[in-house]
Amino acid sequence: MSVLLDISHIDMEFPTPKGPFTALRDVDLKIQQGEFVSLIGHSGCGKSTVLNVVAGLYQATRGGVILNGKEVTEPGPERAVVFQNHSLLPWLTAYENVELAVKQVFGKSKSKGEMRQWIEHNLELVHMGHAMHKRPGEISGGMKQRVGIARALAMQPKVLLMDEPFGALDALTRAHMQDSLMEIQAELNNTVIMITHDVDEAVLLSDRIVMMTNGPAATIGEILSVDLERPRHRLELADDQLYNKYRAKVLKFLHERHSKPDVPTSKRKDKKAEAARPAATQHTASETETVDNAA
Ligand SMILES: Nc1ncnc2c1ncn2[C@@H]1O[C@H](COP(=O)(O)OP(=O)(O)OP(=O)(O)O)[C@@H](O)[C@H]1O
Repeated sequence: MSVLLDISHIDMEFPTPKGPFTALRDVDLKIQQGEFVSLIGHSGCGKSTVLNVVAGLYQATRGGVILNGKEVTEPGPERAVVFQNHSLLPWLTAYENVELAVKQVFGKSKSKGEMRQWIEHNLELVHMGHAMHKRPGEISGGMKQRVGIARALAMQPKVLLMDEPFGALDALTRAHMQDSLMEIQAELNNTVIMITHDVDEAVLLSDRIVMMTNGPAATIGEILSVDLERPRHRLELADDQLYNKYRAKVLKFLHERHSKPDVPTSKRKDKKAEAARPAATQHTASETETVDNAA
């Protein structure tokens, strides 16, 4: 398979009153068509910055992003973003919110009837067909997030960028959304980059988990390939040895980074203290472990 998205050696410096702040250093990642990649790392390490550079909202200080052979210099409909807080226009119905994006992308190429069919199709894909004429204020948080995803999918983006899309949802709704996303991805073969704080979510959904070091000057610490067969079912995976091995690997990475933020594991002197610390895998208190409570 060929590389669809090339995040090539990016550095990101932000100007601040105290001088330039280096958020990212040499982030280098090649993503193939149809891959599902998660970005995970401690709060403030630079995950959203990576996503914003790919979205074209930020320009990297060094390096760049190439999508399908073309450099990304500004936002574009081929890179749709889904945020944690849905960002729907409150005075428009679910249908009209999706319509706005569809008109922007297909206004010249699809007829009115074709656009209507396409909008309905995408709302049905996320199981929102029954509530498409409701406004955001009349539907639940999970439903709003579904509309946000339908809007992004309806743009037929080459890459779907998701910044903690399910972060604000309760556990049950979140599980439903994860299952829907897996179904949709199986059907459409979307290329997805998703930021998450949730280790189980990362392992369940991803082909690769990109683990970022702590900032400043954050970079990619390790990449874990998740070779679990699809379709994946959360209940079956709970007892799967390989699944639990992947989960433990991510937790271990996060624990080690948290105990000694900016020192690479190989250079640490306090290996004894490290060994005496409770193993990351002993955290079994909650079914879903997040980065912040993993530490
Ligand atoms: N526009 C900006 N100006 C200055 N500093 C910034 C700017 N945007 C981000 N930063 C800094 O860059 C670093 C990375 O921020 P970023 O939001 O990418 O982290 P994150 O990993 O997505 O965090 P979280 O998981 O908490 O959302 C942080 O130290 C942040 O304060």
